[in-house]
Amino acid sequence: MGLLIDGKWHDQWYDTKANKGKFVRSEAQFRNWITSETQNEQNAQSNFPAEKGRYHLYVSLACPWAHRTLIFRKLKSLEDIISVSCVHPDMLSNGWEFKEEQDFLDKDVTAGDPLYQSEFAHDIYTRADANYSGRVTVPILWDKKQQTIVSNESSEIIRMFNDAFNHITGNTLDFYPQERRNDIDEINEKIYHTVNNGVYKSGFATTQEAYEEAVLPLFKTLDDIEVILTHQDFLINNQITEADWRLFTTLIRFDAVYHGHFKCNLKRIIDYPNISAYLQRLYETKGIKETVNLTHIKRHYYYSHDMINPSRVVPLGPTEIFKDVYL
Ligand SMILES: N[C@@H](CCC(=O)N[C@@H](CS)C(=O)NCC(=O)O)C(=O)O
Repeated sequence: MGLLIDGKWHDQWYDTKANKGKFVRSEAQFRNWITSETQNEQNAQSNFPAEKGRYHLYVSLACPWAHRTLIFRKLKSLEDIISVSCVHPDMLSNGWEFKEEQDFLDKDVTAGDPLYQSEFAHDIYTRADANYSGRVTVPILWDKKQQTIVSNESSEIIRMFNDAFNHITGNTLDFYPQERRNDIDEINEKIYHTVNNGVYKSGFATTQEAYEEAVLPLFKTLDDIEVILTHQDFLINNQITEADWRLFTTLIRFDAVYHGHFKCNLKRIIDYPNISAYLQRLYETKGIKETVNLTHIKRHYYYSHDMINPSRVVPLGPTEIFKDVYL
């Protein structure tokens, strides 16, 4: 685990000392936008027009942020439009690595870097910007034509996938409908801070206070969601939106990883009947199962974060729910 400073790799863990034991996530730095032909007419010419075969997505199958983009690639029929490949689940002193190791091959996603045969994800960042300073995170949306990173911010990549390629795929499913945007933005904001990032703030905290400051609001939000789901199937009425998919990638990792490894153990997801049924509903949506790889997920967290789990032993459980995922 480390970061680039002026294009040079440095192996170092997150600095929580500077923030009283709190984990503070840094902002993604590549924030370009792919636009469709119609959007281009409205907004002048885009440097990143939607085109078949032009873009490549680098993901980790373990990472909840990258998982969002894989889900949208499926839901929006982009499999033949945007190529994809994944890093190895172990994120060690060189950060994310491209390794095609037999134990970690996935039948749905190519391993490694098919474009440049790079060794490390940081090679992709320095290819885009030789003097890049910052964390080397996945997902990375790459433009093969201009040989640069379009975006390394998952919340924006899924918005592009939601509508920029509709004229090519004919898939007009809309997970961010105009009339629901305020409600979606509002619930996203709460879930991002307390749940999606809340599990990390809890797990990476290095003081008791910082941990409690994260874990209590996390379970307060889960309690609130349990209530919301007593009278509706999804977060926003009965309509499935991006807010559900953003929550899904945290929920599916929760009992297997966050409950133990990140000390988010006031309850498990299985203890919430409505959230469990909701998770199952989302998991069984067409195409979604294939995006979930519990082997990568468990291995990544328990093996990579040796500050938290120095023995690197990966627990075998849980086995109670989603037997086809966990076993
Ligand atoms: N804001 C980014 C966050 C992505 C992110 O933090 N990814 C993690 C993997 S789960 C990562 O690559 N971390 C490496 C690091 O922080 O050095 C997004 O949502 O795309």
